[in-house]
Formats: sequence, structure tokens, C-alpha cells
Amino acid sequence: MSTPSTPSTEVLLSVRDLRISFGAVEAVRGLSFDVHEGEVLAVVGESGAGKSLTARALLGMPPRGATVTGSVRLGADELVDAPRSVRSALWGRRVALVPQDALSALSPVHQVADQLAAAVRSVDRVSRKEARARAVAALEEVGIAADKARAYPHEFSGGMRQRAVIAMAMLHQPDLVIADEPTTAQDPETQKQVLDLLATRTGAAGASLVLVTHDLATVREHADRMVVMYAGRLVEAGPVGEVFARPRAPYTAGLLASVPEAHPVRSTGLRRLPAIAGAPPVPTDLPPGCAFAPRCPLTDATRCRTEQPEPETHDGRTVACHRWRELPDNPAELFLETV
Ligand SMILES: Nc1ncnc2c1ncn2[C@@H]1O[C@H](COP(=O)(O)OP(=O)(O)OP(=O)(O)O)[C@@H](O)[C@H]1O
Repeated sequence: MSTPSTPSTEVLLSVRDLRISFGAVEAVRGLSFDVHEGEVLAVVGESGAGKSLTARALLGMPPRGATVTGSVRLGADELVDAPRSVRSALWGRRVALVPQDALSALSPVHQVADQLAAAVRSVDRVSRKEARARAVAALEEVGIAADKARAYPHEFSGGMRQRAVIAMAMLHQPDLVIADEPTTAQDPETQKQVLDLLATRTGAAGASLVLVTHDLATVREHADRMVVMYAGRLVEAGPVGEVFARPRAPYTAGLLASVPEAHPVRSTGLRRLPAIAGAPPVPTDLPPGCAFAPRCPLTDATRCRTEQPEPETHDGRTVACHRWRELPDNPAELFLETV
């Protein structure tokens, strides 16, 4: 793990019964978890699970048209239903975003260092010269030399732009950084460099990092704990090492089974399937009972199909599955077929 600081067990951000809906359609359906001080928490799950909506709610920036209920508490501040003035006072200072696409965070018509300097002055009353010096120093900290500070975003590579955005996010030493798929559309080497940098910079600042990602190899390398989401709900949460070694929810086992290096096949005579068969349900057409039941190899005909499992926590691990105690020793094998 590349995070130099040791995460604490103190809660920085607490999410309780978070629900995000659009009209009558609920896309995030009662999510609860904590982010501890100084930790890297990965949020994983297939497309449409509600990861980005959750990330936006943690920033106090739900999309237009969304109704958000429940609680997202950052220290003493409640973000759900807080006036915009309260939420915007936190942005950049206590919470910062590293978005999927750096170009969306940078103006094409201003020099990169000028944009960081403006971000400095949006919070701190310092002279232009001082703000510029802080901007250049922040860029140097992410490996962008001072002579590049006059460049415009289009003159940077994708990786450099993403590093500039990380520098911008860290300008005011936030307590919490939310990175939503921060390396999409980059080559594997750049992805690795950007993620290493993100983990190192947040770790050095003692900030917590919530990392939304599809990439389980990234989770294993960079995260301390993970939350697994399916169809808008939490299915499993716990320390990364423990979840990888012994997932409790069949859905987590299926995700891990589809990543060869994440979960080696111990038995012979099994063939790896590319992924969990089938597709997740859409929020407008959820099955009754457990949303994963139609794809789950452990589904029974009664409880799983009729009753939604609620999360239960034992030994620091949370799981929402009626049958988690019945998982075989190597649950990934539930998703592999014999040859
Ligand atoms: N503005 C919106 N209006 C209506 N529905 C939305 C809106 N934003 C998201 N949704 C729906 O909410 C669900 C969760 O979306 P979200 O973007 O959070 O998923 P995700 O897990 O981040 O997926 P991906 O990994 O593809 O980004 C999806 O079914 C999506 O269609």
C-alpha cells in the first residue's frame, strides 16, 4: 500500500441511510458507511450501482433533479439539505474533488498555474504574487516543473492534467478527497502514476481519500477498506485484505473471481468466466427481495427472492446477504465453471 500515513479509527465522515431518487425512482437505496480519518476507502461495483451519485452526495453536490435523504455528516457539518452556502464553504477547504475528466475541471483559456492561483485566492486573502508562488509550488509537488506553469491545459498530456487537478484539490489541505474514476481513459502506466500520486499526496497530508473505481487491482494496491455496492445498496464492506482473502457476499466473490490476479483459482478443473453472468438491474426494474438474487449461484427460492437482506456487521466486516454463512471456503469458485 502506498499510503504513508496510518489510518485511524476516528470517523471523519459518516453516511447513514443515504437515499438518492429521481422522482419515484430510487437509485441509491439506504446506504450507510463511515470514512475514517486518513484512510483510503474504495467504493466499487458494476456500472449503475450508484457509486458516482454517492460520491456527489459526499461532496454535497447531488445532480440537479435528485432528492437526497438520510445523513452525510462531515465532523459537525450535515451536508444533506444544508443550504448551498454551508456546502460551498466546505468545497476546496474540507472536501475536494478529483474528477474523472481533468478537462472538465480546468478552463481551456487560462494558464494552468493561473487557475491554481485563482483557486488559492478563492479561499485565502493573499496577494496575486503569493497565490502564484503557491500555485507553482503545488504543481512542483506533483512533478510539474515551474517552467511548465505557463502552459494551457491542452499543452499538457492527460496524465499531467490529472496531476494538476490533484495539485488543485490539495491546495487547501482538505480533510477528504473524493476521486471518481480518476484515471479513466488513460494508459495503464499513467493510471498507475496518477493513483500512486493521489494516494501519496493525500497520505502525506493526512487526508482521507474516497476512491470510486471499477478496478479491483487498484483497490488492492491503494485502499485500506472497501465498500461494495450493487443496485444502489451496500452488499459488503470491510478491510481490503480481509475482503480479498475471504469475501462474504456472493456478489463480491463474483467480482473478485473475474479478476485473475485478485483471486487465484486454487482448485484444478475450473475455468474462469469473464465476469458474473447477466447484468445488474436498472433502478426502474428491481426484482423483489435481494437485487442480486437473479444472478447469484447461492439464491434460494424463498427468502432471497422475497426479502431484501439488511447489512449486518461482525468483526469489522459488514455484509448484506441472507446466506453469507453458507459460502464455500473459496467462494470465487461459485462463479467458475468446470472443464
Ligand atoms: N441525473 C440522473 N437522472 C436520473 N437517473 C440518474 C441520474 N444520474 C444517475 N442516474 C441513475 O442512477 C443509477 C446510478 O448511477 P451512477 O452514475 O451513480 O452509477 P455508477 O455506479 O457510478 O456507474 P458508472 O460506474 O457507470 O459510473 C443509474 O441507474 C443511473 O442511470
